Amino acid sequence: MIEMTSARAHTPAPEAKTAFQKIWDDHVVEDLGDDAFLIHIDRHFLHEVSGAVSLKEIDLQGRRVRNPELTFGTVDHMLETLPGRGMTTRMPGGNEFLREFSQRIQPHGIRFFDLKDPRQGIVHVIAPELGLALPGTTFICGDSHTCTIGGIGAFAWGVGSSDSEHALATQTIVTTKPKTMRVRFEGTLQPGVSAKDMILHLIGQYGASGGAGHAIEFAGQAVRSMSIAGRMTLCNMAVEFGGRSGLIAADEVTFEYLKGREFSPRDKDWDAAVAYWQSLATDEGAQFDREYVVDVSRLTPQVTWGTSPEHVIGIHGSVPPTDEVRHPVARDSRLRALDYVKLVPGERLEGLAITGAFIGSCTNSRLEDLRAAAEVLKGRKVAPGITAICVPGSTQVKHQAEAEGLDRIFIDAGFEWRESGCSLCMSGATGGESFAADARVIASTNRNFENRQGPNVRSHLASPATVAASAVAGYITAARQYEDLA
Ligand SMILES: CC(C)[C@H](C(=O)O)[C@@H](O)C(=O)O
Ligand code: SF4
Repeated sequence: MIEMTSARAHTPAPEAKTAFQKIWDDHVVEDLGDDAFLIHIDRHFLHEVSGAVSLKEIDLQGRRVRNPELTFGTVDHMLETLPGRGMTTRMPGGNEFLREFSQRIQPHGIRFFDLKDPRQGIVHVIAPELGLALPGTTFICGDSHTCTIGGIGAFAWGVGSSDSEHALATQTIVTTKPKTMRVRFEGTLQPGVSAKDMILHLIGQYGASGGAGHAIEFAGQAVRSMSIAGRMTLCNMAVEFGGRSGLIAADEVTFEYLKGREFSPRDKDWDAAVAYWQSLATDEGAQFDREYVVDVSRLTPQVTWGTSPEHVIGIHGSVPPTDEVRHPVARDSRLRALDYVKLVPGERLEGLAITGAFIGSCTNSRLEDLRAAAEVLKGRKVAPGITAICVPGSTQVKHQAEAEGLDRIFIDAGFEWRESGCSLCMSGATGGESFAADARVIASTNRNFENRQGPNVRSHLASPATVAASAVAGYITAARQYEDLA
C-alpha cells in the first residue's frame, strides 16, 4: 500500500492541455526543429481562385495528388449568383479561369461540388454542412476565412498557394506552432444581438491585430449556448482579429449538428468518433499564452464606421474622435478611413442613410442568418431606392430557406434572391458583381475594406438582423425586437 502511494506521488500529474494542443499533438508527423513542424492535413479544400493556382502548379510539375479522397473542390468566388446562371462570371477573363479549374480538378479524382451539384456553395459553408469538416481534424484551404471551420472544433486555417501545393503533393504542410489565446464570452445576449456583434465588439476592443498569429479558442457561457451557425460566425472573423485560427471545442451541440450528415461517420464509427471528440475539450487548468474575458450581457448591436473591422461601435454610439489615437500611423489611418467613408468624428451611425444592403458571405449566410433577417423583414418592405440583395451561402441553404418560405419573405420585402456564392462580399478580385460606385452599404460580411464591394463603395458591417432592419428603414438602425427592449 505504502509503495503504491509513493509510486503515485512520483507520477507527474497528466499535463493539462488545450483543445488546440491536443489536435496539434495528434497531427505532428515530425518536429523539424527551429519551430517548424510537419503536420498531417486531414481535409484540404480548393476553390476556383486559389485552388486553380495550386492545381496548375501541381500539373506543371507533373505531380499527382497524394490523397484525392481527402481533397475537395467547389466553385464559389467567381461564379455568378444571378438566377439562371451558367458556369460563368462577370470578372474579365474569369470564364477561362473557371473552365481551367474544372478541367484540372477532375483528372485528379478530387470530389468536385460544381455548378450543377446541389452541394455547391461557399467552401466554408458547405464543408461543415456536408460533414466534411469534423472536430479534431486539421483543415486547410487557400482562403483566409478557413478559420470559420474552427466552429465545428477543427484546427482550420487559411494557407498560401505553396502550402496548398505541398499539401496536394504530400498531404502535409510545414508550419510553425501558433501561440494560444482563449476568449471567454460570458453572460446572456440580449434579443437582437448575435455572434456577429460579439466578434465585432471583440475586434473593436483589442484591435484588428489583437489576436495576431494565435490559435484562438472561443469559450464561455455565451459560446456554449450558441448554435453551430453562430460559432461559425465567431470563428470566421478570427482572422480579422489577426488570429491564425479560431476554435470552439466540440460538444453536444456539435454532435447533434453533425449526426447524419452526408460524410459524417456512421454507426460504430460515429460512436468512436464522438468518444474521441469528447476527449479533445480543453482540460481544467490548461494554460493559454493570453486570455480575455468579455461580458456580453449588455452588448448592443455593433456596426462598423470605417475601413477596418476594428472601426466598430455600438449602434447607438458615435464615430470616435481621432485625437485619442496617439500613434501617428494609426491616427493617419483613421483619418484616411474617415475621408473614405465620408464621416466625421462625433457623427452618429444610427440614422445614417444607406443605398444598399447585402445579406450573404461565409460570415452570415447560413439558414439561421437568413431566418434572423426574415424575422425582421416579414410583412415589411425595403425602403425606396435601396438595392437589397440576399445570397444564400450554399445551394442547400437556399433550398432549405425556400422550403421554409424565407425566399418569399425576402422577395416580397424587395430583396433580390440569388444563387449561392461569394457574390457581393468581394467584387474586385472575385465574381465582379458589385454595388454601384459610391454606394453606402450595410452588409453581413467580414471586410469593410476600401473598394471591397465596388468602386468607392462604403461598407458598414453588421449582423443579418441589423442589415435587414436598416434595409427597411433606409438608414442604419437596429432590429426592432431589440429596439422594443431599449
Ligand atoms: C480570394 C480569396 C483567396 C480571399 C481570401 O483569402 O480570403 C477571399 O475569400 C477574401 O475573402 O478576401
Ligand atoms: S464569402 Fe467573402 S469572405 Fe467568404 S470566402 Fe467568399 S469572398 Fe472570402
